[in-house]
Amino acid sequence: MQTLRQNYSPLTQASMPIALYSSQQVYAMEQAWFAYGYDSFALMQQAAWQMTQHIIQLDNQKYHARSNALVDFSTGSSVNHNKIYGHHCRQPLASIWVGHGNNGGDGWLIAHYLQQAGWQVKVMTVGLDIDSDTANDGSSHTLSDAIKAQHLAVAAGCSYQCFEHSGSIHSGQYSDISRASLPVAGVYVDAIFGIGLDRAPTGIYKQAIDTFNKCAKANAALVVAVDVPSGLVASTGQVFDCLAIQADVTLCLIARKFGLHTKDGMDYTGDVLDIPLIPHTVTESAATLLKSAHGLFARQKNSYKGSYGHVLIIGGNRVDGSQGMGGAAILSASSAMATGAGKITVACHQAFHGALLTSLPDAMTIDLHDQDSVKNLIKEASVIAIGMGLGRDDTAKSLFVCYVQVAMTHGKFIVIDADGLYHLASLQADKHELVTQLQEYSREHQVCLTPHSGEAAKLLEQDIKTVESDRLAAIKQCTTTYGGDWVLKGAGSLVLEQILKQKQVYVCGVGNAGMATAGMGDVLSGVIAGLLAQQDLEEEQRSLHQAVLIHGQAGDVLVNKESVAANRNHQLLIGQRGLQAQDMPAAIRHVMQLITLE
Ligand SMILES: NC(=O)C1=CN([C@@H]2O[C@H](COP(=O)(O)OP(=O)(O)OC[C@H]3O[C@@H](n4cnc5c(N)ncnc54)[C@H](OP(=O)(O)O)[C@@H]3O)[C@@H](O)[C@H]2O)[C@@H](O)CC1
Ligand SMILES: Nc1ncnc2c1ncn2[C@@H]1O[C@H](COP(=O)(O)OP(=O)(O)O)[C@@H](O)[C@H]1O
Repeated sequence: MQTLRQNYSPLTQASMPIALYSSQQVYAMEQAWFAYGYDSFALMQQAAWQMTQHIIQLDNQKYHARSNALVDFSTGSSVNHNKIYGHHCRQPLASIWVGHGNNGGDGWLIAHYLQQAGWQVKVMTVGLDIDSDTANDGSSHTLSDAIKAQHLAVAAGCSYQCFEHSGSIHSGQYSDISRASLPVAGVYVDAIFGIGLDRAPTGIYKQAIDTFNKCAKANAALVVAVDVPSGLVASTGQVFDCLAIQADVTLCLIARKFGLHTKDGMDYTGDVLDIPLIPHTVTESAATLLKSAHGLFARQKNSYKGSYGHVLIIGGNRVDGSQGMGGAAILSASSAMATGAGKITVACHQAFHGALLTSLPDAMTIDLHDQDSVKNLIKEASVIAIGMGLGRDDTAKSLFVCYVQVAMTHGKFIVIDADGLYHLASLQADKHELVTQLQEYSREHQVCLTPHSGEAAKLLEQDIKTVESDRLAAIKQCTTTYGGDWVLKGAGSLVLEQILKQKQVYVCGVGNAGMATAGMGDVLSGVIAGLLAQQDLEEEQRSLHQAVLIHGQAGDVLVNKESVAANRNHQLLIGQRGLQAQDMPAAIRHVMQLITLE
């Protein structure tokens, strides 16, 4: 029999898992390296040297790829490369913005090396009293690496100006931060903050980040961030007040930072290029980035529908004569079916049975409020997925408690989403026994819980901002409080599975903003339940992270993201705007086919 990871279709060849680390872990790696006796300034030089080579290469690529004109910020009119670089021999120009820490040190050295390579460089200092620093001629061993770097660059004639001292003139360069004198450059390098940023930039820093973005945009410049785009917290992915450097490329030093790949981070980092520099001495990473689902075995020839499990979707209620949420159950059921589950039954409000059978004739239906029948069906099912459109009234709450308890009595896999999570949060507040029962049950049985940040906030009795500011901490707290396996949904969804005994957090590196539409979470619950039902698959193949990856890849198929370009299926193409949850089942089927081993 074929083994896992023997590989697959082009869709899954895309990438290997990437370990992600917090800033503290990266500092620990640096310290371990220095403890071996290696010199910290030598490491900074090595980092800057390698980044310089990348910048030269990236600039060349961009220069050759781009024939369109740059925009002169002062006039708003177009200027071409010749005007900037000269007619005969192009002399590339870089504007390098440096802060007061080691990230700034990297920036100074990059300026120095670029200048050696024949570039024209202009350093912009931010939050740095450069005149007193350069006047300091103390012996070099007492100087910080950042100051050493600065001295080296200044001694080599790199021109600079201070962002906050508008009016100061150095090396005959710009005298003022005014519209007319903003640096004109093809490459903007951000070395204001790296992994040391731990709070909102204010004052001059805030202004500098904002100005950097505006200048770079006005110049149509290539923006390269050193290690981490300034403004982004490397450990969490948090950006304060939507203000961080908008990078085209982030040159990530030593180890991949967690914050580059979740929530805000994804909008600011651009492409991430690794510059490993030293061995990873921290063995346990904060998380692992995954970009492709595991390959699946082909089905056994001699099998029947019973071989692939029975999913019971419980949701789609109509509360107090309202319009109701039948669609949630339909989306979930059709997605479970698309993953290949053998049988689907939907326990929803009777009012929706007709609609359900019209859109999904393969499914069976049962009245959500007919408790005896639903309880009997739970016994037969392999998985229950509960909560999608279940409603939030007291009746729905008691149905939730009743059905989850029956599922636990019969040892079923349980998926809890949407209104189910709402009830769970309120049961926790009531100190209801179900919460402890579920926690104990989840030690031996798979229970998957799938909140977005708002639902997680309710479950943790926090506000959404707190959850968003540290999603890694939030998902860990969910696991501690409730047990079970968790997805914290959203861009760069996090997955924490206990059942795989690894206690590893996964970051989903697929999916797109087109999926930010109503019903996408219902689809995910269906994918999770559909995979869980298929006991012919191995544990990893039907895991929670596998479901999240299939869901994200299906979303990418619909918008033709690069990762699936090789498998372009034109009939499925939609694009991000207008993508609907109901488009997903067809794309899920497509992904399931692509990842199935021949
Ligand atoms: N060690 C090495 O040899 C190597 C290091 N490398 C490079 O070093 C970078 C890390 O350098 P770093 O630790 O000096 O921190 P950095 O990001 O420059 O920040 C400076 C200081 O700013 C402060 N601060 C924080 N937030 C703030 C805010 N909002 N507004 C104002 N201030 C704020 C905070 O200090 P605080 O004020 O809290 O005392 C912080 O310490 C790393 O990303 C990589 O590029 C590589 O060269 C490889 C070799
Ligand atoms: N910007 C995005 N990038 C990637 N995935 C996203 C994005 N926005 C939403 N998603 C995914 O779509 C799903 C939305 O779920 P949810 O918010 O529960 O929707 P609903 O409640 O409407 O069903 C989640 O799996 C989430 O991770």
